[in-house]
Amino acid sequence: MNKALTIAGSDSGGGAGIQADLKTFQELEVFGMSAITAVTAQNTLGVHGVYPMTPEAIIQQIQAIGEDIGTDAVKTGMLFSSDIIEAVSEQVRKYRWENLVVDPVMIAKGGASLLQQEAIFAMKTYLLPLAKVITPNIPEAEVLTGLTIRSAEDKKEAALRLVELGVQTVVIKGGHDEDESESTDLLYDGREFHTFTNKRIQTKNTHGTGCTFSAALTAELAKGASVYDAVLTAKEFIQAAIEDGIEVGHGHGPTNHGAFRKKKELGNR
Ligand SMILES: Nc1ncnc2c1ncn2[C@@H]1O[C@H](COP(=O)(O)OP(=O)(O)O)[C@@H](O)[C@H]1O
Ligand SMILES: Cc1ncc(COP(=O)(O)OP(=O)(O)O)c(N)n1
Repeated sequence: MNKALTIAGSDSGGGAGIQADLKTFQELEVFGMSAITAVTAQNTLGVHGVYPMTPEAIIQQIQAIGEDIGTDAVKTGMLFSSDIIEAVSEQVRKYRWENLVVDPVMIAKGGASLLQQEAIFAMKTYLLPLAKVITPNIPEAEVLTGLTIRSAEDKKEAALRLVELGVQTVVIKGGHDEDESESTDLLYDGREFHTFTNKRIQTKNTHGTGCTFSAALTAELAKGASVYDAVLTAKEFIQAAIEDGIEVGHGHGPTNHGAFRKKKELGNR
């Protein structure tokens, strides 16, 4: 069985972070492992508390996996501080983990900060150059590039700038763009642009979409897919998960991580 490691924060509400990543890995038949960077007290209404782990605790979790089990792909999510980013980057380099997906998580849907402002330098300097793929949403791509992104052309310019930071492939996710009928993600690998467009689903249950999309991409890379094919599957996975979103809590409910598998099973009957 192929293996994937997520290095991310815990979401007590179960829709994003480590919980979303492990559910997604399992659904895509990849053995999931985790190194927890922070514990959040979180539900569908927002983030109520953030408790970062020490860099030592994170390093020990990563080493426990690196020294024994190994992994076919790695995903990073919430990293919170520059100390944590530096520690994680060093471990990724040490184990020569090349299938690295960096989801540069900064702000949760409710507005809570999941990355300190001063950590953006460390993210750009130490972590992004190690990434095979980075998956910023539009506000994250704006912070990383200093650009304002409104149009498809702006997205392309941002992708060009991100590749200049040493990243191999950029996928700018379109959940936050202004198009009310479609959600388009842009892939740029330093040579070609590709777009992935799906119908925009009108729902409030979108908590954890970014984590889930990046986790599906990571799981597919762990199984040996090309980046292009991994994004295709991740897009199908997130579309099914949002379509079948779960109505729990009083705010933004989670997506349904089991929906892609159920849809495939129905299709095979
Ligand atoms: N309402 C929606 N309908 C269809 N796809 C969506 C919707 N919202 C987000 N997506 C897709 O979900 C993935 C995550 O995107 P996004 O919401 O931008 O990430 P994040 O959660 O990091 O802000 C992308 O593939 C995006 O196109
Ligand atoms: C612990 C933790 N990590 C990441 C996020 C952000 O998740 P995302 O998929 O971007 O979804 P929203 O929070 O924006 O709905 C998180 N919330 N918690």
